[in-house]
Amino acid sequence: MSGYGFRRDGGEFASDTWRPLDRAVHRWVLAHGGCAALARLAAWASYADGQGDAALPMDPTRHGMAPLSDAELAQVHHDPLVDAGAHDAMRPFVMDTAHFYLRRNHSNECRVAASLDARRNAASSVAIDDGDLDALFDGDRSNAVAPQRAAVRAVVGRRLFVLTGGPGTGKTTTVLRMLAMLQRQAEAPLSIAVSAPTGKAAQRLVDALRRGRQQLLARDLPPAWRAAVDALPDGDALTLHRLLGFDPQRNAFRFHAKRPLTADVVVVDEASMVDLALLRGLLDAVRPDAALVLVGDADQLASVSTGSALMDVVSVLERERDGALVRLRHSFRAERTLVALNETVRTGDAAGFAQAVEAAGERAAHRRVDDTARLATQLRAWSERLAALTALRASPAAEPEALRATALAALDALSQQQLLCALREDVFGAVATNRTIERHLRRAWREPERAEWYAGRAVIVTRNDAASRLFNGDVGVCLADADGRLQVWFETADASGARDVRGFPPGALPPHEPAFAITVHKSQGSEYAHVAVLLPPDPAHRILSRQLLYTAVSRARERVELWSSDAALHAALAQPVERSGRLAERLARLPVADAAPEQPKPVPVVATPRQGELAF
Ligand SMILES: Nc1ncnc2c1ncn2[C@@H]1O[C@H](COP(=O)(O)OP(=O)(O)OP(=O)(O)O)[C@@H](O)[C@H]1O
Repeated sequence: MSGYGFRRDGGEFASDTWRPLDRAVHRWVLAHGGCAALARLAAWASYADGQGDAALPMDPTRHGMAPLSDAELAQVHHDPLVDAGAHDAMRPFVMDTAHFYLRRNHSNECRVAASLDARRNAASSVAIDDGDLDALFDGDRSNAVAPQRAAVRAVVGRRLFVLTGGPGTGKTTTVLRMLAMLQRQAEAPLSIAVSAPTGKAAQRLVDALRRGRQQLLARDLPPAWRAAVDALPDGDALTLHRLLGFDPQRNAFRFHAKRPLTADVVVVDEASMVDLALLRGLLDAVRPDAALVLVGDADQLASVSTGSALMDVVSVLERERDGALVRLRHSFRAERTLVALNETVRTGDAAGFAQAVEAAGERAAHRRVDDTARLATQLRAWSERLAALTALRASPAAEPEALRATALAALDALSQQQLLCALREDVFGAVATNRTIERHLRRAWREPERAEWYAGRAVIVTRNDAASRLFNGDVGVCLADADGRLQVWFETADASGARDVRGFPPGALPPHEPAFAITVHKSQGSEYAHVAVLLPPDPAHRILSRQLLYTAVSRARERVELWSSDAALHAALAQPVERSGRLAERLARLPVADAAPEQPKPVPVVATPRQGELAF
């Protein structure tokens, strides 16, 4: 995947492979008496951590690092800075089963494995009558719904439960029913916390649960179920950092093993985005007797930071046929042809992908975009379609109901088509393609060439903002009222969970950027009717991976286009992201030594130290 080389003459230090941080690690080791081989290894481990690896394997090595000689390895093993079995937490590096770790990654990995294992073992079985579930599922006992029913049954009595599935497979629908079941089994009203790594995902989950609850209550439910659904609390949308009380001053969480959360049930959606350090913080903070429910699509992109925890946990539970896991496979939402296409991407089946595109007819296309001229052609056609969306240029009336309808129609129009870019920078990235699309739109809509704001402009918020209650990832559309006054409208939900809007003057928005093209990373958790996915044409580009492509194409509900070279498509399909680390191994057969947890203490949660600061 990378062509970087390990140069024994110390050339890595001068090359641009290592980040300044990796070089600082190298210098730190030498300054603290470490041997030269350790300094190089530590810098590579820092580099690997930046790539999402929890550990650097010695055989084979990663990222192009040449293997250490036996003599060098022996030196590293005996270096006082390395813990190679001494269990001395003061040593900043760990060599464990031919994997070299920065101390904090090793500590997080061991702790996460031990906590998950303890939670797995704490399960007790409770018999649930299948007939009783009929009320929650409208009597539906079809194959499509069977795994949802299984999940609702299996969650009872567990301290850890994992629900995974692709988009539209009913994860949220099932979570609501699992909560109702847990409430039904409880003697008193449960304290339930629902959370997600991002504010937008948390808000989406809370809104969907609220809507689902109203729908369930509108049914003719038996009294016992009605009481259980009624008793479910109407929780706030909390990011995981807020739930755990992240204190940026101390870089630690307020809630931890000695001061756990009060919640009886903690649900975490979009769990694929949770990195190792955050998962450790979560596991420390959830009471041992509380139920932790992790929900997400294990095949999507992993966290932007260290580890691929959900993927690792799912792989082990699935292999061991553990009842703590249910995978939902049936999509209730997407077009069947697109579900088949997504599956070929998920499994990296290049021939199958070509056939699925063919079979999907109008619903899927692979457009060969391997240079900037072809990209320009696609962007022009794409912009023309956007420009034709009249809802984006409608003027909201002053009357609240009409205003709401106009703004929602504009937001709906926007979610009809979305360009997703693998890259942010570069001519094939989101920033440049947004610029091109905006240029086309201004021209088509006869707006001044330099106008920053104009009716129809779409923006995405880039930072959570408590004051405006806008979250990183929220998308808004700018509309002009009858007097030409511009307001940017965002979707929200009213107290009953019904769709509503909120408007802001453009100058009052938190940090934001244009949203006609967004990165695939930003699109996680969202879906659109028609998606175009733009990959960089160079097959050697490191961004290309199967998970990236799967995340991107699975955002489409009705239609998907891939804009890429053949080579880039094949490279992405052939390249599953496999993050190095031993979490799955530890979970599968946890050695007793690792199960003895360290003393709980505030955990540094910033996975990658900032420049100039060394924390291993
Ligand atoms: N058992 C079911 N019977 C009928 N429709 C269902 C069922 N489960 C889910 N659905 C419908 O499928 C759609 C997707 O469900 P839901 O939002 O729960 O899925 P999800 O996996 O959470 O989706 P996302 O990809 O947004 O995370 C919804 O419209 C929902 O009403």
